[in-house]
Amino acid sequence: MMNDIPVIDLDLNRRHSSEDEIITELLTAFTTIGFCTIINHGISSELISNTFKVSKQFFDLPLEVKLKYKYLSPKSNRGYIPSGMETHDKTYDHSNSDCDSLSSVTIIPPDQKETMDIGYDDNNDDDEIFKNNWPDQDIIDSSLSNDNDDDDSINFHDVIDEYFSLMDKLYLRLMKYIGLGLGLPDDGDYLVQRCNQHHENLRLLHYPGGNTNNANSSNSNIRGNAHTDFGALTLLVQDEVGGLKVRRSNNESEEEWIDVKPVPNSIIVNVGDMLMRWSNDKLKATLHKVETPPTINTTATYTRDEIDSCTTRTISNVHGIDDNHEEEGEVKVNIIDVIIPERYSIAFFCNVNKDVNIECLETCCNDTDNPPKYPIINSYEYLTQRLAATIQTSTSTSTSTTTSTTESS
Ligand SMILES: O=C(O)CCC(=O)C(=O)O
Ligand SMILES: [Fe+2]
Repeated sequence: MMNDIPVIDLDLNRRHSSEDEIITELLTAFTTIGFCTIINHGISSELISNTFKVSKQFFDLPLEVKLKYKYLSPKSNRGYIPSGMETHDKTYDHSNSDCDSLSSVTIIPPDQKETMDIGYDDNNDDDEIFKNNWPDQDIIDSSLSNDNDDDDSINFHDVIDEYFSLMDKLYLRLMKYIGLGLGLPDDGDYLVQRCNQHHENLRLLHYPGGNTNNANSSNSNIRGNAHTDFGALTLLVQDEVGGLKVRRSNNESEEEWIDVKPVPNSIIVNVGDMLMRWSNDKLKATLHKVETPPTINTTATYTRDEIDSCTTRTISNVHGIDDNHEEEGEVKVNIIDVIIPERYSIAFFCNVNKDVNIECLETCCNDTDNPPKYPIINSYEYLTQRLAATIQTSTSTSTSTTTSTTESS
């Protein structure tokens, strides 16, 4: 349907078609809206459900425990980030390879989410920053309540390892399809050869719920500000709460935000800035954001005393006071139901090997009418610069969390 993110079935037997058809569907999605939802992708619903369970177990830990595993630096890109430490630079000019330029400053509130980033444990690399600080399973187990007996048997590290390795394979399968779709050398393996060193970043995300006072202190409905992703592809799994929106351009003047509705057992795939640069804008990295679900207006009758003592609800407008009721101490009020469900999602940010220079792919540019649009940049350098502009760590300046650059192009 025109208005929806395309759903692409990756199971060749089920759809009775050739790989060529899958490739065409993927390329059509990535060259237009930049997003698709894939189904029958080979990752079991049990593994996805277990990954959500360990994510919830982790985020349920007290803040001081989670901070033991805190994110240290964009260079390592691993660890826990509490709510309020990340501001997406939605107006950042990603065509500029010099990520330090702050042309003018816009204040945007930080995202209302906490995250846990996990990378590949490279045991051949002596540098400790490229290893995870895994949460202590005994601490997780001891914090589980007794009525969750089913969850006792799952182990954070084991589940995440399995999820990481299967998502990594899925990423390379998709890169093979994209390589074939773009007509790249080595029988489509050109991209796979440059993306196969596990430099992915698995991010568990939790958007806290509750009433408006504690769910979102800025009183806006934004949980995650508009942004494009930094890497090659993102493989995202969301729970059933919803709220993810993608910006679509109709034509030159009209733009709209469309919902990425939760589809059971599906994975959302979107193009990141690095692949957009690599393909000279042929594949699109599209702006997306996360909003809270709509609040519900209800009308109810409360006593004056109840209204005066009300702490968890926002009373927007006292109206239609019924004199008879008022005498009895009752008043009709318009209540905004402010209970916002918490939301979990799991993003698998797929990156390019660290030593690769992102230089326009040979089938995406030519000297005559489509010259390269971007300067060449090393993939790891590009990623760490984008992360540093987004995430506040103890070593970064406070401006980087509360400001964003204004688009200069
Ligand atoms: O939570 C979501 O659904 C989206 C998260 C996202 O876009 C991101 O972390 O880059
Ligand atoms: Fe994103």
